[in-house]
Amino acid sequence: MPSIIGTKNASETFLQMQKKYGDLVYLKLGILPIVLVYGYKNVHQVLVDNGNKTKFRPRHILHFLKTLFPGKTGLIHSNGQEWVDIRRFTMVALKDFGVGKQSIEEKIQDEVGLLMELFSKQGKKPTDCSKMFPKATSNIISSIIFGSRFDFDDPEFNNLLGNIATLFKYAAAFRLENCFPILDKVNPFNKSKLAVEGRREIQKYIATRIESVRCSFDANNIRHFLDVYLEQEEKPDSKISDESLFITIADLYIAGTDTTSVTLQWSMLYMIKYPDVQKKCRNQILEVIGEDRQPVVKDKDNIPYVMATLQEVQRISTIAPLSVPHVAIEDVEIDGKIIPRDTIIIPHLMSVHLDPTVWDKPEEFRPERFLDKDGHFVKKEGFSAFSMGPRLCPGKQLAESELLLFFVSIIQRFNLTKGDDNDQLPMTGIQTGTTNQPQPFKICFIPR
Ligand code: HEM
Repeated sequence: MPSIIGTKNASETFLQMQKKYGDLVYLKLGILPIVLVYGYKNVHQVLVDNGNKTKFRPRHILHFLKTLFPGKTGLIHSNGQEWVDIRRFTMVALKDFGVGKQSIEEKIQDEVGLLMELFSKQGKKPTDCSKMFPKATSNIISSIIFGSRFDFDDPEFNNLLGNIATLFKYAAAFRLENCFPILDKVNPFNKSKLAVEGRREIQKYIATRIESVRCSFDANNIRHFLDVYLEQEEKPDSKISDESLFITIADLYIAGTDTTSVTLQWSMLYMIKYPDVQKKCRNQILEVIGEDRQPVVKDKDNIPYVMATLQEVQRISTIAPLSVPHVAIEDVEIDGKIIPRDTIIIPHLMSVHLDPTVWDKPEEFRPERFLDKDGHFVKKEGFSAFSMGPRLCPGKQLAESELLLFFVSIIQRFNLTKGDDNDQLPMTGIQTGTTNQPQPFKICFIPR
């Protein structure tokens, strides 16, 4: 048990357990009954075939969630009718504010342009891009939520990003304080507390922004998510509560920042580790889009090798390797074995991406696996970066547009090289919380 709780790479530790104990592993960590579900077939059976019994979050079981959300829970952690209503509402609102439309594409392009300027300014200097990508991805979700972006140097913005990073770093079901809640009282300075504080700070900030737009609110001109909140306040008998919507705003802000930026960091790491793949991507981009035209989402249909590379990066890095915990509200039968109700389910998405029954030589980085014999891009059923079933990530379309436009623009404009010829570039990640992050590395953005 200590090896799980103190681990720097939880998904890897859990993979070792799969090798030892098989594709369904039960654990009792302190007070928590947990089942780890591995491989495409099992994860699909649990999240899709039994989605009606497993689409729930363990908010009544996890100490961390009980502390954070004594009342309503927003979107990520809610259950039942609250979740159905807020999820439907959010999907519609995301569309209203441009997701899947040209307006959001233009906002992404603007952020891409500013990030390119920042990279250009670095010259040939080795750079740590982990602090740059979150600024750009966060600004896109900021446009949807606040209707405006932040300057990259804005201290308030950097504070907000620091809180999001802390939350992602320390929020995990298997943290000691969730397994033994008494420890939360004994040691008030524990890491879970930092995650809780990080989340509270983000919510505090959103509350101040709501107050700042209140005086310019006009029900006939809804400009952004904060206006949706204010509109909601005026409908006391609506199905969606103010509190739930308020927490959802924070959910979107948090979920929409680090996930996409960590994926972009991995894509950079793979491009400097595999310069031949980088070259093939660039050749296709220059052939189809050229040197000067700004890429658009529609280009995806004509750059199959680039699309295959992006999918392969997402498969092999699996930035949310243990997804977000689910819970069974009824007994679930998987291959003759029972997952008892009230068991926390951890779907091991990384194991789905390494499943040898689905992927040929899964440990290898090989974009070609997403191409057919004629070089066309093919979607693969086993691809699960955004999870599967009723809780499938609602930000998938937005994230995919961002990944495409950032990645293509960077490869179009810069040659990417290692910070130093001797850098080893380890490809194993660090996962102490939700995301699997690359180990720190330096990269040079050399203008072409
Ligand atoms: C590459 C980027 C992203 C990845 C890999 C990713 C992955 C995931 C995963 C694995 C889940 C858990 C699904 C489950 O419980 O089974 C999730 C949930 C979620 N994601 Fe994303 N995500 C990404 C980007 C985004 C963005 C940009 C947004 C914001 C618009 C977002 C918003 C959410 C929300 C709100 C949930 C909770 C949904 C629910 O509980 O119903 N994600 N995501």
